[in-house]
Amino acid sequence: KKFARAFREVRQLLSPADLIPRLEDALGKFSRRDAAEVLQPVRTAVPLQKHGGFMGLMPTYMEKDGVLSTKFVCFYKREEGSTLPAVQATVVLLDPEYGNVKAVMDGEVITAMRTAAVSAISAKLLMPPQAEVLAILGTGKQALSHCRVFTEMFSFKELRVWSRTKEGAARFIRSIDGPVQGCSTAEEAVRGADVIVTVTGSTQPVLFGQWVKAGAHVAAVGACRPDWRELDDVLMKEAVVYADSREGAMLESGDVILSGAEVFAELGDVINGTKAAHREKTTVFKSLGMGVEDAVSAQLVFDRWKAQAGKF
Ligand SMILES: NC(=O)C1=CN([C@@H]2O[C@H](COP(=O)(O)OP(=O)(O)OC[C@H]3O[C@@H](n4cnc5c(N)ncnc54)[C@H](O)[C@@H]3O)[C@@H](O)[C@H]2O)C=CC1
Ligand SMILES: O=C(O)C1=NCCCC1
Repeated sequence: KKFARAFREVRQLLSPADLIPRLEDALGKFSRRDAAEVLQPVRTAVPLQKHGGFMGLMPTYMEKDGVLSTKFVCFYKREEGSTLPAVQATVVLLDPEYGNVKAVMDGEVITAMRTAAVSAISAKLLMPPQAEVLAILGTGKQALSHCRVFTEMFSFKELRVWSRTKEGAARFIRSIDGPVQGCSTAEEAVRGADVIVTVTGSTQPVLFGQWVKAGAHVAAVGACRPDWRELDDVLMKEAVVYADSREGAMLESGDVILSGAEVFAELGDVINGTKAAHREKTTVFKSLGMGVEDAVSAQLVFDRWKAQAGKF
């Protein structure tokens, strides 16, 4: 009950429209590598061998903004048919001057919304002009949040979705408002698509370069371990690759490490105007998730919560 209430409370206080400008600002600050703006080491991942998962610790300090936070996130490789969540998270906000805890909040909504919002930022910067077709591979929590944020931010003419199971696709289609085409193969979903979002728990490629239209934009959100893949070598080598964090991608992304692809730029570099947005080319945004995204999201929730109830 307590967790359900925490989940609802965060969901009521957070919206993509308010979050996106804060995330753009945070991504830009992160890429400037100014220690007074953002201190955010690459996530520490502790293997939970017996349970097929990892606990990630994601501390962040934004000195100028007075924000100190950490997220604890456990993520698992779940077998097909498992009803257990793949990701569970909690965000802690602290007072940087005294070190006391200011708030402990549910991290599920924050993780779902900020990840989708950052993918939407990547699409805004990198997708081809007049993009009409969006394809989503995977039908879990991130698929739903990506669908909601992308349809709120853009006007695609066609939305396609693929799941490895019929039940997954049917559940997804039931959960969203508006038309969506369920596809029986990943290839059918992505052929001709202008924007492709991969949000699966797969550890092997589910998206192959030979299916991807030249000039399309791919937001690759799953495969967050060095030996996990969602994209094949052909796509990784043909595309211009962007990441949230260059260091993160070099340490955590199997798609980057095992393909040998070069990370051309961070999203923050494009936001800062120091690297080009190659909209005319096929682009991949490799998302791994960053503490600074959680920090600004949690601060927004906290500010709203205080203001709403006239607290303190
Ligand atoms: N980049 C980031 O910031 C974040 C990344 N993630 C990652 O995104 C992915 C999705 O997360 P959630 O939606 O929370 O998980 P979820 O468990 O709710 O959904 C996972 C989806 O992937 C599908 N799937 C699992 N194994 C598959 C396989 N072998 N082939 C094809 N499809 C498969 C499932 O059927 C389901 O549709 C995970 O890999 C997770 O680690 C999650 C949160 C943040
Ligand atoms: O940033 C996050 O939060 C996550 N990233 C990759 C794996 C699951 C959670």
